[in-house]
Amino acid sequence: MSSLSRPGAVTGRPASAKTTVKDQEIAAEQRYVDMAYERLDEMRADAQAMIREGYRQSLAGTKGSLVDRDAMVHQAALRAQALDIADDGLVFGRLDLTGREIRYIGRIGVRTSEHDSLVIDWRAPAAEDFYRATPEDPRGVVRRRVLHSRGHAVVDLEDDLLDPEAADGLTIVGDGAFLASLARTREGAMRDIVATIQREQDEVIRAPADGTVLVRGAPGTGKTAVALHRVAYLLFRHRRRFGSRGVLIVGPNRRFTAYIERVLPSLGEGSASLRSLGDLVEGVTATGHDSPALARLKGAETMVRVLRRAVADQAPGAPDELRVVHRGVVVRLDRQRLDKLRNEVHRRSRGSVNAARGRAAELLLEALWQQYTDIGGHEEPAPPGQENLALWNDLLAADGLGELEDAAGDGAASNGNGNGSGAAKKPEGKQGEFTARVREQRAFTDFLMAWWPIRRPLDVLAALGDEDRLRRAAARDLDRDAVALLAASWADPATLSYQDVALLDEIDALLGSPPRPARRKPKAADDDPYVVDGVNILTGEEVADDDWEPEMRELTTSIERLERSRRVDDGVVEERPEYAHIVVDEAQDLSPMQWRMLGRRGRQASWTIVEDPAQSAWEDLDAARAAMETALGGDKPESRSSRSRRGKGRTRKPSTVQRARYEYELTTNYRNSTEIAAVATRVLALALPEARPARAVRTSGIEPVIRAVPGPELASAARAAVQELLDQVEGTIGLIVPLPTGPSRTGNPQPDLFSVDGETGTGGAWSAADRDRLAAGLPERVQVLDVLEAKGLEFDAAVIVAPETVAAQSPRGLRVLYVAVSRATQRLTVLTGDPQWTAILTTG
Ligand SMILES: Nc1ncnc2c1ncn2[C@@H]1O[C@H](COP(=O)(O)OP(=O)(O)OP(=O)(O)O)[C@@H](O)[C@H]1O
Repeated sequence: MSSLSRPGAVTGRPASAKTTVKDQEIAAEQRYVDMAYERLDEMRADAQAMIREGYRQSLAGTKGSLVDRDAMVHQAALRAQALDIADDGLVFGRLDLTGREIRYIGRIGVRTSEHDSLVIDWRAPAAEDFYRATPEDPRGVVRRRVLHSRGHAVVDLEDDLLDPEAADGLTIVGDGAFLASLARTREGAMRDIVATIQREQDEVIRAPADGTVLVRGAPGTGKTAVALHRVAYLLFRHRRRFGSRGVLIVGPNRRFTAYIERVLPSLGEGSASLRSLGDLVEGVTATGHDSPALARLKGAETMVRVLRRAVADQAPGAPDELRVVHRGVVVRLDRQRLDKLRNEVHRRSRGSVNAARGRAAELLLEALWQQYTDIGGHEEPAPPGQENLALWNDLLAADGLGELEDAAGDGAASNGNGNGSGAAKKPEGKQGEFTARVREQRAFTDFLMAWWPIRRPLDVLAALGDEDRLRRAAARDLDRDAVALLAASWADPATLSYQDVALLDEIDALLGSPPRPARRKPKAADDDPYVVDGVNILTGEEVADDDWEPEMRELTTSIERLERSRRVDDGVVEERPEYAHIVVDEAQDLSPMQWRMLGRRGRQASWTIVEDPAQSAWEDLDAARAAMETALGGDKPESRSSRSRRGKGRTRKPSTVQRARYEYELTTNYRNSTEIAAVATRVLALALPEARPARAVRTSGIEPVIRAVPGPELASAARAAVQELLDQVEGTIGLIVPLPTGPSRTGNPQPDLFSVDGETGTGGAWSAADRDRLAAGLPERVQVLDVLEAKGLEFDAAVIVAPETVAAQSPRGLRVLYVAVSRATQRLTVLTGDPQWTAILTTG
């Protein structure tokens, strides 16, 4: 720890006409900060030298030195990257402790060349007191000082005196810069809060890394900010565990992920994957919201049963008859027999549909042989058989079955009792000859590819756009209206909704991967009857005609490993990744199907779940909760809320049997002024009377504007309100409108959407085109968005259009409205066509 001489003044009064005590304090801190930056420059130079040295070593050229070089260059590059982020606001805090110890806190740790600490990384244990100390529990801190900087320059200071008894000549300066910083202009992207993290937030950030951390809090309490800082903390403290297996952060939509994407890089952490619920499945992007009724259907766990039946149904275009000729005898399998066989394959292969093509081939051949013997074809003289044992073994291995035994030890097949799985009957004698011949026939291989195609999730979903097919899959799980509504939404596969993505993932899990080629060297294409035009029709793999064996290839250097993980990120390697930690933001909106999708990505993960049930658009919270518990690994809640008690005992120790669960509640609203928070509280009282609002800490003196406007004039009133606000605030403005109504994706009117008759004067039937017209010509700092798109975002000013429509659009409309009215930091304008709503929002 450093021990600099301290400034001696004890008050904030001016020391002279020109130089205040604060100026002197700033100058003293600037000297320290300059010293830290000088050292940072040296560390940067060291990192660059290490990179150069790494490349120099590579000239030696041996494999060992190549790996050494690689590791060295990689480490040095990471270091250089981390040092770069500290260029802005390297030092932001100072603690003066009892015993005259001083600690400077910053974005990264900086040490002198003698390894003395100049700046402590904010995530290190020694920095914890900076965030946790309070006047009631000073933890040895006498004074906490926040340094506000612009680039390398310290521009302001703010002190908290935590232990007046021990102040002993320490200067205290500051004038509420923290509160002032909350009112700052928003620039459209979230910023880190590393200098001003509050105690209750810090407890979440540093919560244990195992199990599940569940964070609740009203709008603006910093849930998102805290979750992101927790990721930076976990990656810093448990780099090996979370850095290698990865951290996934899931947000509701792309606007939201774009809004928060700069926070982690500004904290020096670029390695976490940030995805919206529409981007979680490789190769698919969804940006559309379903109507509330449609979302309810698609999100319910009933869909698991429906999709299971859908993948077990005959593929579209599958032939109804198989016909082959053997030794002049025509052998047929009709539709009925084929349906039975298909069910049999599904029954035996337990759901992994794409991997079961080999088994399908096997059962077809068996059935054909049966048919052949039934019509007496087997009375023909037996040719030499059994020569295809190896080929069968490939086929079975591809399906995950054991190998056929070579009972005679000379390559001949056994009599069918030797297979460990007992699932496959082995062809022998005449049957062996029959199957070998039939399998080579083009009629058979063409049939197999069409009858058991390797299916893609999108194809399966699109096929459910056919009402008859969907009705078969739905059985009794969906009524007629539900089938019609769902089929209409899938008839045009060009547009996918957020809920569709979870369904695609479910289908993907049911389909499984196509079978991989056997681990041995692939057969030459010429020998393999399942190779058609260079493609193995069982596996879908191209058959290489050289000796290249993929399993021999190893990734030897970290550059190669990095390259591979990058390729996975780019979607080049299409595998469903699993993560070591998953952060779910706005978790109150997840449907059971979306929880299942996340669960598949975090089977071994620890979790941070961030939610506010009062903002939930999802109706059946109990079903969602049950699905969440399953996704998390069957945890039951373990500990109580931390809200009522400060300080010690905020979490209860988890039992050893269940996975740990830590629950927190954040209670201070840092976003809204008290005036705007009052309007939000009135809506909350209607939406969820038992919910407790958070405490807003900043009063602006600016009352929200609640204006009654006749329905037809809403659009022009909205534009006028935006023009007014453009003069009043410097930063972002959100123009928040009801969910779009009007034609659905299929071009038909959406029968399930609330639509207001313009003549009643309540207005608010907004089509996507209306919205575009509204946005035309507005400057970039104005965003026009619907209420669901506004989730998690914030603006300097917000205009809410037609709250009465928002409230009526779905059973959870009031909660959605609560989201909308809690987005603004400085100014709020609400335009309503319903006088009742003017009263509700003004006086409650
Ligand atoms: N300790 C803090 N210091 C400074 N700003 C803070 C602090 N905590 C939160 N904020 C700011 O308050 C605003 C709201 O934070 P955030 O978006 O994380 O809240 P939230 O609880 O996720 O809200 P919502 O439920 O509406 O999504 C952000 O601008 C954030 O930077």
